Amino acid sequence: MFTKEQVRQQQQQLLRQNPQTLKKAGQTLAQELLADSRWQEAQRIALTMSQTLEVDTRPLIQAAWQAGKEVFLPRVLPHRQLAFLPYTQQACLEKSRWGLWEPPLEIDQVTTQFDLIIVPGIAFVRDSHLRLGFGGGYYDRFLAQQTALTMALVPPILEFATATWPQEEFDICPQFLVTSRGIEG
Ligand SMILES: Nc1nc2c(c(=O)[nH]1)N(C=O)[C@@H](CNc1ccc(C(=O)N[C@@H](CCC(=O)O)C(=O)O)cc1)CN2
Ligand SMILES: Nc1ncnc2c1ncn2[C@@H]1O[C@H](COP(=O)(O)OP(=O)(O)OP(=O)(O)O)[C@@H](O)[C@H]1O
Repeated sequence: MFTKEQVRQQQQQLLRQNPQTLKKAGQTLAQELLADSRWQEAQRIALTMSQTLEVDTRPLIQAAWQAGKEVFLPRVLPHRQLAFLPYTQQACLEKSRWGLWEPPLEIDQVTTQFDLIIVPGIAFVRDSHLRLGFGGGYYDRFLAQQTALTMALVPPILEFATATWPQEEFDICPQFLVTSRGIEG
């Protein structure tokens, strides 16, 4: 067993060494998700604006806009909370102090009702769907209050057959993993 922090560092190093692997596999997974009925039926979709060493979410955002869906992106708040705000084709994002692109905070626009949540992560376990994020517990806190469908895009480089880090009681696992084998529930 490793600590969560050790696995995060291992994964970050692996991703830095293989940036192309993530990109290519990510494109295939995005296409797979776009063809899925759960995506097609979702009207309100919460996801993230991807960073360099993450699966590219921009094709998903573009496709959602084109299909007339509503897109929501998170903004980091104090106390490790996330606020999800609408992201439209005309909107501008702001660069946060952690280098993430986030929508401006307009309190009356904060949304908590979604049909589908695409969860980010740096490692996922095939059998249990256990997820390791960037560390902060933002998504564990947010998902604890959500009933929407949760999915994650999991290229082979992010996938573990079994967990090499301890599962904690607050860890919330995405319901579906989009993998190169298909979408696994
Ligand atoms: N693209 C993308 N956006 C995302 C996430 C993500 O994983 N990917 N998040 C997924 O959760 C949330 C942001 N996650 C974050 C996770 C850690 C830190 C962080 O550790 N920041 C400081 C330490 C802060 C502190 O100690 O108080 C640091 O890195 O030094 C910041 C944001 C929301 N937006
Ligand atoms: N529902 C919760 N309520 C309060 N604290 C929580 C909750 N979920 C997680 N935490 C706290 O958040 C911290 C970070 O959790 P963890 O290392 O699992 O983050 P992560 O899932 O990798 O990150 P993220 O969700 O931001 O991508 C833990 O120390 C934990 O105590």
